[in-house]
Amino acid sequence: MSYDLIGLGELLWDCLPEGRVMGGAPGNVVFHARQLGLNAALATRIGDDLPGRELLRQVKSIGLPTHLIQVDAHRPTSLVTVELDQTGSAKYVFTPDCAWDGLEQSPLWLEACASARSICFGSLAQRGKRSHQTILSCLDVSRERSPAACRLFDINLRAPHIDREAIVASLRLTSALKLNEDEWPLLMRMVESSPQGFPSTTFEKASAEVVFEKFPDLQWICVTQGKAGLSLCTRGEWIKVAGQTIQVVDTVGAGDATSAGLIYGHLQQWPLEKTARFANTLGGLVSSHRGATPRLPLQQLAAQFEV
Ligand SMILES: Nc1ncnc2c1ncn2[C@@H]1O[C@H](COP(=O)(O)OP(=O)(O)O)[C@@H](O)[C@H]1O
Ligand SMILES: O=C(O)C[C@@H](O)[C@H](O)C(=O)COP(=O)(O)O
Repeated sequence: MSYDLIGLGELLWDCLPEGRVMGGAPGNVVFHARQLGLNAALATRIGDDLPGRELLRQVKSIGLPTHLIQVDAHRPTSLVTVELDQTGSAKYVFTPDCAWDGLEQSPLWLEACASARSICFGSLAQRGKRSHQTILSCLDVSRERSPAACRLFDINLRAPHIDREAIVASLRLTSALKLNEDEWPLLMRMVESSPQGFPSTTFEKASAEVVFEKFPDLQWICVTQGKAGLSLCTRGEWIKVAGQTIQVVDTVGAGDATSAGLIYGHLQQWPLEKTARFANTLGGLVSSHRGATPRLPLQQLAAQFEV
């Protein structure tokens, strides 16, 4: 079975002031991909505990397969404290050594990644060596066996869980990069050896070109800009989409919804401009709902973009 998308990394509970909601960046992307009708699966690890079993129930209820979800006998399921400011922007507090820190390379995972049309992954789950190595092996096999697959690195720099070496190693296996405007200058500092190397710290053609140059596999970069929308570029094309006017509930998972839109447009072979508008719409839509995984009629939305 060949998947449209494999999400590789964390699945967790976002503990919001009003209660907990399923989250975890790759889990969120896969959740929305499923709502879009894609054949998606999540390769993650939960604990052998009640929160883990509840996550499994949620995953099944949306129609996602569970056979790539590992169960850790010792580490607990991840519970993340989400602090929201007045604008609905989130800060996350992660506990150490949870189930997704123990992602284990398995023949099932390698097989799924080898044939998938796309893979999304981030940096948080790579905070520990074991999960980092597993993610790299999955990306390696994808690059070797499905060179044209989209390997989307949705960076998500969550201080202090940032490992420069892991990020640079991942970028070498990445074909699509997505991050927000605050992360872009941090990333540039990480990949550039000399401080004068980059022409600017804002996301613009000149700085994008330097990153393209350093990472030959990279085909496109998306930088999200919150209420200002997003920019999406390839080596030859540059698209800027303005943000929508929405009533923000919280921005938890806004970036992940954007990633799901980018992957969907890419797999549908939509023009870059249409993909950018669609991704921007998904980001805004999720920001106007509570948590990262609201149930939304995304196939209908996608159909509206088809006409
Ligand atoms: N306040 C907002 N108003 C309208 N759209 C928003 C708002 N916040 C986020 N979005 C949408 O969600 C996308 C991702 O949000 P952003 O905050 O940039 O990413 P992240 O959640 O990864 O930090 C934006 O590009 C935009 O499309
Ligand atoms: O996995 C994470 O990085 C944090 C999660 O707790 C959260 O669900 C999340 O992914 C939020 O992502 P974003 O708002 O789209 O950046």
